[in-house]
Amino acid sequence: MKISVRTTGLPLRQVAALPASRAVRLMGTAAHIVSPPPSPMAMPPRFNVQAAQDTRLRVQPPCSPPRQPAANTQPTTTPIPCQGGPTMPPGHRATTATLPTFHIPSVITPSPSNILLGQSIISAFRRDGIIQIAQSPLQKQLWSDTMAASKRFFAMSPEQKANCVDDQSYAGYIASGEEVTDGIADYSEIFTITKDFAADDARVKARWPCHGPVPWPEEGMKRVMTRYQEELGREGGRLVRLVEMGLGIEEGELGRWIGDRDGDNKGKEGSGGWHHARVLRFPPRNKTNGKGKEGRGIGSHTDYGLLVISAQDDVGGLFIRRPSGAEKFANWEKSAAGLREEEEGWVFVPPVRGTHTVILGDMMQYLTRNYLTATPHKVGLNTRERFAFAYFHEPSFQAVLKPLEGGIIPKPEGNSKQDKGVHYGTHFTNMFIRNYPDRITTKRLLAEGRYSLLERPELRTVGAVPAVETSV
Ligand SMILES: O=C(O)CCC(=O)C(=O)O
Ligand SMILES: [Fe+2]
Repeated sequence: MKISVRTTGLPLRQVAALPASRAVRLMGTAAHIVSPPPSPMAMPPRFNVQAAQDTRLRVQPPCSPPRQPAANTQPTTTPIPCQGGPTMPPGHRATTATLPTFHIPSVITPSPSNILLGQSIISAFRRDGIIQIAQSPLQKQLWSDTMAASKRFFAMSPEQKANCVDDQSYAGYIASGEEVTDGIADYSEIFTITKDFAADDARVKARWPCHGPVPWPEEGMKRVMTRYQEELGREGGRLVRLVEMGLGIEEGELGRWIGDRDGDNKGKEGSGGWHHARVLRFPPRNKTNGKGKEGRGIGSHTDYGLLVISAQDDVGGLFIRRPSGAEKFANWEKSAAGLREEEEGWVFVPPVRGTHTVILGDMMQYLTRNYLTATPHKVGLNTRERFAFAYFHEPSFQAVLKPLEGGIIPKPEGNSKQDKGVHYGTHFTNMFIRNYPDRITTKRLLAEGRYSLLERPELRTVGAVPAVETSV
């Protein structure tokens, strides 16, 4: 099979696509031109919301030896595992990424080497749309424990899994074929963890959209996944700080939208990012329930918040698109779901043990006026079942975001005072209504008129908590 790859400044090239072990691996493209700032808008509730180089081509052997350990600011190249190694899902056309691995210090001080590291991460995001970071020993353990818990959960009977649903939060089980991306059912089977509110929490009693408990199937899964999520919250906090340094903006300028500066949720009651996570299982491509599209695990989409930290087993299925000035989208205004799903230009992200990958969400794009762009991605079904984990590092549900100022953030075009900002809770709620039109949570949210609460001042003030039960 042949595919076309355009590299900046070079003519269209024809390269061999499969198998992955022989594929031409593409690394690096020139930074793209900054596109004009989008104007934000709050979407009304709808069931079918359709709102949303370097120039080298490097051929690498399948298992390249690791480079010598590099200085802190320089990512290292990690070998792709050979034994039972990953393959690109059949039927997909893409190049294969070889991502360098960044090593994130456990404490981020504004030292010259950390500033360089931040700048290097920003360049990598602008070039590749994704970075790979080394897992700490604790993270390796938590990933492995989470995978074990995930496999236990997905092996439960359909009835047991179907019981793990909450009608106020979107936490819990999502059956294969239940999630919808761009109007087509995804084959992913998922357990989502949103913030775990007690039923008598004031925000739940006040019927705030998406606020409710997590319907855990068992204590063991709750313990390990909560720990993993908290640990990635700290990693997210470190990455946010490095992004601030790389962008040359003041400490806390980005972090303040999250409500905590160091990512450990020490903020006052009600503050803290709307961080959430999910474990996913993808069936083998020949063992689906027929509700979706052949070979498609999750359709092309962007995620919603700031950063997504993910890990995958060694099967392979994730594809991303690099930033491109020619591909304009702003998912908080008009749906980016399904974006270029069947077109050329996808990059396969092979699993690399001992690493997380990090991609960017919609709000990072909005806050940076498109200097950084949300990373379009999709998942293909492979010949084996595949397990993955994604942690979403988010702004506060109550934050009304406004683009960042200073550093290398592009200046606004026109009158930025007219920019009403993006309320994260509204964007999140819109996305979940769109993805889960038939879920009990969506039906209850709309039936009870909860959506209109998103306009209330207390839902638009980071850290505010309802004093008394709100009637809707
Ligand atoms: O399976 C993966 O690697 C990515 C899943 C994903 O895109 C998501 O959970 O939003
Ligand atoms: Fe995603």
